[in-house]
Amino acid sequence: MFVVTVECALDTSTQTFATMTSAEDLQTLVLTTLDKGGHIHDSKDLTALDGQPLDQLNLLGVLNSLKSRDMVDYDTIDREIWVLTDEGRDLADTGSHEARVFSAVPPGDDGIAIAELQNLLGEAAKIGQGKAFKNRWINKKGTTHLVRTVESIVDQTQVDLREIRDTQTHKDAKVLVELKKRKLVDKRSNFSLTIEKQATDITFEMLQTGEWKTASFKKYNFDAVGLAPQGGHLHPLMKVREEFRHIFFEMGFEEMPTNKFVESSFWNFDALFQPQQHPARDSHDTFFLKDPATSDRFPADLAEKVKRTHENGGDTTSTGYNYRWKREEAEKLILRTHTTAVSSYMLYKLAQEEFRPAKYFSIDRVFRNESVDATHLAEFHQVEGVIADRGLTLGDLIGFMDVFFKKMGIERIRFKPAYNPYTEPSMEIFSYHPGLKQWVEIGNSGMFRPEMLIPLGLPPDVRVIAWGLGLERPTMIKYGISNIRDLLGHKVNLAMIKDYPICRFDKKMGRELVGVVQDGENVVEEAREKLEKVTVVN
Ligand SMILES: N[C@@H](Cc1ccccc1)C(=O)O
Repeated sequence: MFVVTVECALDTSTQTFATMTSAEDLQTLVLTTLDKGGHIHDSKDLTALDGQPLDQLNLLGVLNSLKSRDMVDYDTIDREIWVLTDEGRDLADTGSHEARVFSAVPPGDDGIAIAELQNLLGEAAKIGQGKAFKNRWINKKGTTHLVRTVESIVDQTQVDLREIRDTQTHKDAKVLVELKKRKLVDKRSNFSLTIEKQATDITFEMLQTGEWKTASFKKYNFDAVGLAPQGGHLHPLMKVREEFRHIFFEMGFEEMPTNKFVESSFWNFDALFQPQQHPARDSHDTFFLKDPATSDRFPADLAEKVKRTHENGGDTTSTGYNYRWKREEAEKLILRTHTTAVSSYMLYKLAQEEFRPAKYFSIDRVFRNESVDATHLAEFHQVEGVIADRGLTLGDLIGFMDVFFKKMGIERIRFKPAYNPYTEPSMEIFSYHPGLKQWVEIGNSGMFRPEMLIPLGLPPDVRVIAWGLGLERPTMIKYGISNIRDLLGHKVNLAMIKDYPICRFDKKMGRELVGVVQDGENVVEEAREKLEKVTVVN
């Protein structure tokens, strides 16, 4: 236990000489001094770096703040002290009025004229005379003159004042009363502080030295609200992913395993009835692996069916693409260009058993060999949904899209016919952006072609509707991020994740700031009350 005693006089007039040290510096000073284990019995020993005494009131403020954080504790001991007034200080230095009067009276019988004494000493003459008479130091000669009655004197008043100046008290209480009457001293309230550092843990050293026996420990504060841990903030992209995941789970979807980024061209393209000469399979669009460059880990019987379908339509009514399908091309390993690579694999798995309706989704990373700019990166995330059942129609797809996007807060969507090698019909999905005052493309969808589903082994009357959209665009709109590189890639910083504004989709897909998460404190609540229907992720 380290103890330091600080004396603080509540006399601001004596504070003027003290240097103003910042509260922070004072705090450091107090704590480091306590840490060193040295004892400081007097605040005069606790000096600022420049060697100046500290402002005692400042010090008291700092001690209070440290105490409120349970870092130190202190007791105040009230005490009375006596201090000299300005006049008292003057007399302590130069002697009392009566002594000055005595000195002014010359030895011998002639003495000094009272009028002259008055001229010499001014104010002091009058007060001093009375005292000097009382002390029997002088006497009157006639009515006009003063003479000495003793040869020498002891200036007891000066002695007393000096004692009070140095010790802040006097052994004779009567002297104090008397000098106070003369307005030479004044009584002050004073207190001294005993500060001790509060230990929070028993340390090895404390056990070794036995200090634990006497140490003062910080009390448990069971009411304290814990500091929110800094870790565990979701990246904005992952927050929106969570929102999508919940929508899917709510609608009865199963999550597809999307944990591998590398796929064979087979699952990414061939199984999706994408011809081997398709431009998307070019190295300008797709990242091909060097080592290992190929994989033959796809079912041989399926590969045979896919080959026949590409070449001549196989078991379907299609004529196929009329080219020679090459297994080597299908074996090429790539970074998957879309999560539909996983959907084709999952539909193959589904077809292995007796058919049951299925709803699958995935949200994960895909890669395309694109030139990078403010809105494009070589990697991004896709949200993908797949529903397989008998009797599904394009109407189901449109109706489902409507419900799905409404759950995200997107009210108005439109479709435009499109082309995908693996869907027919295909539709691009547009949403009206009131800020941009235009329809923006938000996704792509369609009904998987029989040329894809029949080789996978699904019954001919099973229809599969599917759609995909990027995760980045809704996230950027929601969080007001204009450069995709702030969101993805290697520039992501933790501060951004921690303090990122929480926005919501407003009804028309506009962005609305709802709050900011700071230091684990959730300021969304307030805003949440104001907005009736808010989709907030935090
Ligand atoms: N795979 C498509 C999205 C999509 C998924 C499913 C069906 C139709 C389209 C894309 O990458 O854009």
